[in-house]
Amino acid sequence: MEGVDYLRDERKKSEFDVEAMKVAWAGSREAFQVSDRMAKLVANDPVFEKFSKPTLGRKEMFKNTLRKAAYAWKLINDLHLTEEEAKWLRHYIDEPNYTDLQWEMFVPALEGQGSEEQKRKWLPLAQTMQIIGTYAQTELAHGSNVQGLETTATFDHETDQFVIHSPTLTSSKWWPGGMAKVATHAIVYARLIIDGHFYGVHGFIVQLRSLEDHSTLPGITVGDIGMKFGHGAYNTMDNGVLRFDRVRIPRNQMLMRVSQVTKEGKYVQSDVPRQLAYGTMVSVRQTIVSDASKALSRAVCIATRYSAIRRQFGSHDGGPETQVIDYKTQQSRLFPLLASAFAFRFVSEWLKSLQTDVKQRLEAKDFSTLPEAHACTAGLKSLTTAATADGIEECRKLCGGHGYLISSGLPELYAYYVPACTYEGENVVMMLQVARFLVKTVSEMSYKQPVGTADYLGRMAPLMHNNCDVQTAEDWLNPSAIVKAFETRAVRMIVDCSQRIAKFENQEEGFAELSTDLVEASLAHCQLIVVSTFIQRLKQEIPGKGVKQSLEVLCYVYALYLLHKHQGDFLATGYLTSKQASLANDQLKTLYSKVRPNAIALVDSFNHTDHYLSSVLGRYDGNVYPKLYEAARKDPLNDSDIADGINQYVQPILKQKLHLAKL
Ligand SMILES: CCCCCCCCCC/C=C\CCCCCCC/C=C/C(=O)SCCNC(=O)CCNC(=O)[C@H](O)C(C)(C)COP(=O)(O)OP(=O)(O)OC[C@H]1O[C@@H](n2cnc3c(N)ncnc32)[C@H](O)[C@@H]1OP(=O)(O)O
Ligand SMILES: Cc1cc2nc3c(=O)[nH]c(=O)nc-3n(C[C@H](O)[C@H](O)[C@H](O)COP(=O)(O)OP(=O)(O)OC[C@H]3O[C@@H](n4cnc5c(N)ncnc54)[C@H](O)[C@@H]3O)c2cc1C
Repeated sequence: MEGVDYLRDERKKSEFDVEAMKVAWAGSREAFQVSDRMAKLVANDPVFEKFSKPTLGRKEMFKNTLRKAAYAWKLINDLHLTEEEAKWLRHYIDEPNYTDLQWEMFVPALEGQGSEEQKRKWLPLAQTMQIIGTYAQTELAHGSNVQGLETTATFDHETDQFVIHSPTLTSSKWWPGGMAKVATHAIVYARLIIDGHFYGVHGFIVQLRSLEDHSTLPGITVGDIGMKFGHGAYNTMDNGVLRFDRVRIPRNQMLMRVSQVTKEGKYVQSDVPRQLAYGTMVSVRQTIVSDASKALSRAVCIATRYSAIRRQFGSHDGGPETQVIDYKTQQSRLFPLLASAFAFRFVSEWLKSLQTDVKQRLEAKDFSTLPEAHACTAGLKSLTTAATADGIEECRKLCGGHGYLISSGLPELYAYYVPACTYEGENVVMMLQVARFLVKTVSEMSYKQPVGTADYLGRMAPLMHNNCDVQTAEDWLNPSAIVKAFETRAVRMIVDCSQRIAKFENQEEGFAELSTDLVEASLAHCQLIVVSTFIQRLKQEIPGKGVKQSLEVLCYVYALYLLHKHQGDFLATGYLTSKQASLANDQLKTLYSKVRPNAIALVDSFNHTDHYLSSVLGRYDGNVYPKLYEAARKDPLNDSDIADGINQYVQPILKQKLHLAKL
């Protein structure tokens, strides 16, 4: 039997309707159709071919990406694609490039932080790509601490302009995507100075390059920051360095929704919180959570298919060896990641709806849910990116030696993905933001009832004193038992930290001293959100034979896997006995055996094309070995029998007639 037959057999074992699961994964039939159509459009167009990328040099790779982006823009216009379709098209092209910044950051920054007048002027230009923008916030010496940025924007009364300046080397903008070579404009974050007074960091629209010949404008020095981790991964993007030498922009190019500077040089703070200036980061963090489920599902799809094809040991009487997916150790590493991909998918959908709700409230000048939205996006961004980065690397290991080949698709995926733990808010820094929110919520509880994702803190009294009543492994197959366990763990960890901080005379000192515990408490809170969201999703109608049942299994796998992994927390907070923790682990093993027959069908439900996976190991048809061989033969080193350099550097060594004694 060949890999092709193995996967065919695996697909026959499925206990649920795969087509219906595809819809459940996508969110709706319409969402599935749009994504499916765009995936096929990209996969079937030779312009979007990706297999030559690993052999290209940086310049060729960059140019090739520009070519694809230009062609994609033509398709978007020629085919009159909707915004949603265009988003999926860019996603399936699968190469980071300047358009990510244009659509995910530049346009949202204009939308979220521009005044109505500014939006009327700049949005049409950006939306039709007459200008190309980036988001220039981070500096050489300042990233996480936005208030610490050094770039200055000084108001000049006489000319009614701002003077944008980089006073030091360390104030150079450093990292913004698309900035080195493509962007014509940037939203530049700088410290506003009026008459010698500092008014905090604000965003300014600054033109970097001529719209005539693309040359840099006077006073602007811009370039690429150099190659990044991994070959192809992020090196298709021109992350840049940018310095300003007293560049002048009109006053009306400061983003003026949150605060304004008048012609007279008066600083006016609107009635909206200053944190709205951070709104672009909040909206991108939500996109990043959604991207996590895509990247993890991709790695899991590759590792699961390959695990069903790969056989090692266990052959009896010359029969086939055991499929590695049947090893319990393989299952215990792989299936939690499969479950996590679904969990992240559902929590990203939920986060999107939370974001929509917050946006509507902001329009109505209701800012009450902003802190919670910030904590949720920051925390979930941190949780999902960390788990996804680790998960991709685990999938590489699950594929043994072949996982290390570029043709497995996993090394490039990892290299592309891992900076998500850093950009848009470094993960630990983000978890500390969650901790601030939680500690504040606890401290305000005497006069303010916690709501939303923090509402369980309002049930602190029972949660502090309850004990788990699970007695058998089956008792763990109960959503309320699971939620109660996660709520209790989170509440107890948060309250413990809060009480210890309260003992410090200086609360900030206490917060800093307890920061490692606070990060763990925040993680517990965020895991509770993911688990509860999964459970809530299962309360909705999910059509299709066996679909809901399969998702229920995955939901329990996700929750009990976390419980097992963090059992130290659950035991230390005194909610569980070691016997109950052990019962959870027993149940987890039983659940793995329920996932096993459905594993291939579950990864098929992601509906990933072979083009998107770009993995010989993850091919839909399972024809792994012949294609691995074929991919290897295509390596440029195999172009000739005698490689360049052999005659020059190896032959002379082989031909020298040295005696051993002379060595
Ligand atoms: C195989 C190859 C495959 C290739 C595939 C390619 C496919 C490509 C597809 C791509 C798809 C998706 C990806 C999306 C695009 C991603 C592009 C990524 C580009 C990256 C861009 C960036 O990184 S931009 C820079 C980001 N920078 C940051 O995030 C900085 C982080 N720092 C901060 O946010 C703040 O400094 C921090 C919050 C840490 C502190 O702020 P500060 O003002 O000092 O505030 P505090 O004093 O701590 O707090 C004051 C109060 O404000 C509250 N608060 C803080 N932030 C917010 C907020 N955002 N909203 C609301 N409230 C906020 C805080 O809680 C305090 O509240 P309190 O009540 O007073 O306690
Ligand atoms: C691929 C990529 C693309 C990017 N694109 C852009 C872009 O388009 N535009 C843009 O403006 N920026 C961009 N960035 C920059 C990115 O936003 C920053 O790197 C990120 O915000 C982290 O900041 P930093 O590099 O200053 O890390 P640092 O904050 O210096 O982190 C270093 C270490 O210090 C720790 N640390 C920092 N502060 C604290 C604290 N208060 N408490 C405890 N520990 C702390 C962190 O946990 C980390 O371990 C990009 C970065 C990458 C890697």
